[in-house]
Amino acid sequence: MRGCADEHTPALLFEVCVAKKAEPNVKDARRIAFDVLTRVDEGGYSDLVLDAALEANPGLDPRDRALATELVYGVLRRRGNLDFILKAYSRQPLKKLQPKVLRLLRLGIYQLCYLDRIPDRAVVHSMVELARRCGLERVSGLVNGVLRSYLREPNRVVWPDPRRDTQGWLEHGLSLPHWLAQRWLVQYGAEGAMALAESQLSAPPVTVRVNTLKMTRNAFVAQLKQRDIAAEPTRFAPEGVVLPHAGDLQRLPGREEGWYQVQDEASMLIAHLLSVEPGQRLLDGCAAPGGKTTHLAALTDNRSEILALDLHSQRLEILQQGAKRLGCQQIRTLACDMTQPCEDLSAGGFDRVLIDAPCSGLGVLRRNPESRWRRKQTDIKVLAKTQRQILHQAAELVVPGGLLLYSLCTTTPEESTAVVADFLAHHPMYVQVNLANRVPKHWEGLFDDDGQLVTRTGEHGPMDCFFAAGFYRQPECSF
Ligand SMILES: C[S@@+](CC[C@H](N)C(=O)[O-])C[C@H]1O[C@@H](n2cnc3c(N)ncnc32)[C@H](O)[C@@H]1O
Repeated sequence: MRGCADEHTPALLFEVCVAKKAEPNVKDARRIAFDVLTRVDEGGYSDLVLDAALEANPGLDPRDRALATELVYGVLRRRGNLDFILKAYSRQPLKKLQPKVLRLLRLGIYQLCYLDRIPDRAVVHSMVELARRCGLERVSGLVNGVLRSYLREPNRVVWPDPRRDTQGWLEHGLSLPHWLAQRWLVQYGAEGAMALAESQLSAPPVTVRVNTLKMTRNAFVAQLKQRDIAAEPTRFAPEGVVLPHAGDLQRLPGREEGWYQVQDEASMLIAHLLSVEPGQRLLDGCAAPGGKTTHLAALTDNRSEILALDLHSQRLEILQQGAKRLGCQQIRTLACDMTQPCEDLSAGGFDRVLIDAPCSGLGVLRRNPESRWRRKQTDIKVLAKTQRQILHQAAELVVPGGLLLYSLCTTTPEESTAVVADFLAHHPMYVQVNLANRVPKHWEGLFDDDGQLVTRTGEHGPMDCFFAAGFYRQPECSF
């Protein structure tokens, strides 16, 4: 499941399909990682490109698949940190190196610094070989030299002191881009920023939502037990299950039967905040790929009509496939731009409207590791404007007495609290709802003083960083 920051554009989906066909050879893990990183540097999305590459190499040993995955995500997440190390060993400034040479060096230094299963000499040897196989024979000496010089003198790097130079540590130690390190430092203070940055460096746990249209969480966990698959219930979401061993996802029973949907726990909380009931008319305004739409169908036991809108029709196709697999029966999809009035929607017709808006995705950097380098500070203002426009359109679609829920997977005040304030200022028929009052008591710690959901990875367990605010449309006065 991808967070909201990166949408799969049609061009990219096409590119990935072409990539699948163009890779008939079985390759080793490092070569696959190198090729995937190349495509990501060209604009691809790591999860899509990696999936396509692994699919094109079905004969790959499971350990090699795991290594390729670790290399791709690890190098992308720690790029700032790896470059800081490499700077201490490369005679040439990194900016002057050819991108593919730098890619090789990042792959090599990542293995030496972060993977202890592979002997150092094997790493150096395999990277020199890889340079040759990638047609980079002439730089194999450079790769060999830099990696060996690290092995000879691993303590040459002078790290910023986290207490005296927290900004430097966030950038070079914890691999944040300069602007984001600055931002989180101001927003959360030194300790908070470091904790959040660290939480975004490791792989997220694999969490699935049990599809209650098909079975209960207990029944699903019992099925897993029979297969010796370890599983733990999520702390807050009543239908969530965490798999402590990520590799177990491949072994889960019932995928085609629609027993479960891979979904982060914070994302599962969103549908619950709408307090839906069977028979209500529901609108999901930014719905694809459909994690929350299908959850709403389950919460209403397929007894509510749900209209799922999205700007991208290709993404709605993914939603439809998911809905079919999960046995969701009353979902209708419609491609539409929610920043504009949509003629096909009857104004004021929905009891519940969810706007899970496109956002900067800074709360899910660990899932979309390339976005920490791709996302720009200037995007935030543009996204906030889109969010305000979408909410403005959504305001017209809620019945008096109905609820509008706005959610995001990011951390910026511009996209969260500032958009909420702007919405309330321009829509006097709405009042903000204290969402904490609508959920079980033990969820209390997930809300701020205004009753907005604010989850933080680490602080609230392993879930993603989400924000949600609710607005109640007051009944119209008849005088
Ligand atoms: C955060 S994602 C939604 C995730 C989805 N709710 C889920 O749980 O699977 C945001 C979605 O908004 C869509 N989107 C972006 N701009 C939009 C617009 N102007 N109108 C409608 N949808 C839009 C994107 O295509 C993307 O699918």
